[in-house]
Amino acid sequence: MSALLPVADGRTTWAAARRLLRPHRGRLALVAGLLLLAAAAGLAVPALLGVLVQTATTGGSLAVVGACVAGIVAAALAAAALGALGQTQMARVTESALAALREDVVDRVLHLPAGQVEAAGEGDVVARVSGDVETVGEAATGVLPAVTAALFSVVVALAGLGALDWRFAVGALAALPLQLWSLHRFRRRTPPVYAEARRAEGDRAQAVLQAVHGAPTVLALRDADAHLDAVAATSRTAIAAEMRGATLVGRFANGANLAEALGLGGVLVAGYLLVASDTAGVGAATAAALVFHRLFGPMGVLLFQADDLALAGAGLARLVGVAEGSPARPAPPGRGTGVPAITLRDAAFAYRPDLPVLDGVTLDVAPGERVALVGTSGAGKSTLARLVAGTLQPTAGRVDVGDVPAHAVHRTRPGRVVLVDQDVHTFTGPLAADLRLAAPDADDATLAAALDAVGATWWADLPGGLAEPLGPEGTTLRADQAQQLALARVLLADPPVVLLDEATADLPRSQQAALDTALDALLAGRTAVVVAHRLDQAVRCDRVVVLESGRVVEQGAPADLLAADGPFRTLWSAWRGAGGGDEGVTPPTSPRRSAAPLR
Ligand SMILES: Nc1ncnc2c1ncn2[C@@H]1O[C@H](COP(=O)(O)OP(=O)(O)OP(=O)(O)O)[C@@H](O)[C@H]1O
Repeated sequence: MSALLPVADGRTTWAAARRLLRPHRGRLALVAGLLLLAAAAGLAVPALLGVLVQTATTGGSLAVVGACVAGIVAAALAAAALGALGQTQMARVTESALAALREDVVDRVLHLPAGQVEAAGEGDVVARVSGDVETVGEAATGVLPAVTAALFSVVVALAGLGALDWRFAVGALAALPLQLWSLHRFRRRTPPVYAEARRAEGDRAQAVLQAVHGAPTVLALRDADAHLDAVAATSRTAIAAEMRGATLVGRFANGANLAEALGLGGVLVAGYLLVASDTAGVGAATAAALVFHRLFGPMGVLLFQADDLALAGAGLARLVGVAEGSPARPAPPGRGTGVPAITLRDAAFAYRPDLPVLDGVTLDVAPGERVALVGTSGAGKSTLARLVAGTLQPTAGRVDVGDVPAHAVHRTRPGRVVLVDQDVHTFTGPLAADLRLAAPDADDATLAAALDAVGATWWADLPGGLAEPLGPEGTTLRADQAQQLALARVLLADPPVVLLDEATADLPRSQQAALDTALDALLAGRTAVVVAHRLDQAVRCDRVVVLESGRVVEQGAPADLLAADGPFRTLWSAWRGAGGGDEGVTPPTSPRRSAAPLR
C-alpha cells in the first residue's frame, strides 16, 4: 500500500522548521554564545598541552608547568559546563518547537477527510503520529544539540589550527576531499532509502492493524496464514529497507575514518617540516596534532549523526506534509444553504482494480427525498452510501452532494453529510459530553429531547442521568443503545443530508417500530439514503432503489415496485418468507407523507 498522505519537499520542510524556531530567536542566540565559549575553552586544552611540551623540551620553569596544568583543568571544566548548558538550552528550544508541530499534526489529522485517511491507511497515520514524531523528537532533543555543539567545536578548532600556523591547517585539509565526497554520497543516497524505510514501516503497521482489527473474521475464515504471510512480507520489505540504510552508514563510516587518518598525516607532515626548518617549535606541532585529534570527536558526531538527522529530516518532511500539505482547516460546521440533492453519474468503484463493486450507477436523489437502497448481500449498498458520504471516491464517474463532489464536502462544507452505520463509537466520558460532540452549545433539555425522540428513554434511568459516565468507569451501553445515541447525535448535528447504513439493525424487534417513527421525524426535511435490510423500513421511503452486482436494476415508489413482478417484489417475498415483518407489516399503497421536522 502506498502512503497517500502528503510528504513535504525539502524547501517546505526547511521553511516550516524556520517558522517553528522563529519565536525562540533570543534563546538561540544564547545557545550560540554558550557553545562558542565552550568550544574556545575546549581549544585551550591542547594549546596549553603544547605549551607544556614546549616548556618541558626547553627546560622551562616548574611554575609554568603548574599554571598550565591548572589552566588545563579549568578549561576542561569550563568547556564541559558551558557545552552542557548550551545543549540543554538548545534541547529546550527544539522541544517546544516540536511540541507545536506535533499539535499541528494531530489537529490536521483530526480534520483530514475520512476518505483520505482511509486511502492512506491507518498504518501511515499511526506511523506518522507515533514513529515519525518519536524520531524527530529524539533528533530534536539529543542529536541536534550535539551536532550544533560539534559544529562550533570544529569551526573553532580549525580557526585555532590556522592561528598556530596556517600550514597546519593546510595539512589538515588533506582530510577534506574524501570527507566531503563521503558526506555528499551519503546525503544523496540516504533520503530515499530512509523515506522507503518509513513507508515500509507504515505498510507493516497497516498489515498488523488489519489482521488485529479483523481477527475474529480472519480466524473464522481460517485465513490466518494469508494474513501472517502479508505481515511477514511487509516486515521483510521493512527489514530490507533498514539494511540498505545500514549498509550506507557502514560505507560512510569507512570513508570518514580514512579521511581522518589522511588529515592527521597531513598535520604531522606539516609539523615535521616546520620543526625541521625551525619555523615552529615542538610545542606548537604537538598542539596542532592534538587540536586536530580533538576534531575527531566532533567530526564523528557531525558525520555519523548526519545519519540520524537524515532520518529525522525524512520524518519531519512527513510531519510537515500533514501539517501543511492538507487543505486549510474547514469553516465551522453548519447546514449551509438549503437541502442539497445527491447526484450520481456513471459512478463506478472498485476496492481492487480487478473486482468492480459499483458499475455505472446513475441516480438522482431530490432535495428532501428519502431513498432506500436494497439488494442482496454484497450488491454494493454500503459502498454506494460511503461514496455519497465521501469516505470513498468513485474510480470513475461523479458523485455530487449539491454542487460539490461528495469527497470534498467534509472539507468545504463540514457537517452537511452524516453517515451512521453499524460501527457506532461511544466516547468515554459523560453522556452529555458525547451528545455535545454534535451540538456543543445544546442545553440539557435539548439533549434529553433528542434522546427521547429516538426512543432512548433509558437515559432517565441511568444513575447519573445525562451526567452518567459512559465506558468502563460508568455505564457500558448495549449495541442498540449505542445506535440510538448515534441517531440522537444526528438529530442534534442537524445535517441536511443523512445516510443510514443498517443503522437500526442492532435494535430489538420490540423497539424497531418506535424507532421507525422516530426515524420519520429524524429524516423529515433532509435528503436521505437508507441502506435497509429490513424491507419494512424500505417501504417507508419515498423511493426504493434495487442494486444487483453493483448496478441499479429497479427503482420506483415502494407501492409500484410491490405491485410489479420485479426484483423488489422477489426480495420482499423472500424477506417475508424468512420471517421479516412478523408483526404485521402492511405493504404501502401510497407514498409516505413526511412527519414534521423534529427541530
Ligand atoms: N473494504 C473493502 N475491501 C475490499 N472489498 C470490500 C470492502 N468492503 C466491501 N467489499 C466488497 O465489496 C462488495 C460490496 O460490498 P458492500 O458492503 O458495499 O455490499 P452490501 O450490498 O452493502 O452488502 P451487505 O448487505 O452484506 O452489507 C462485496 O463483495 C464486499 O466483499
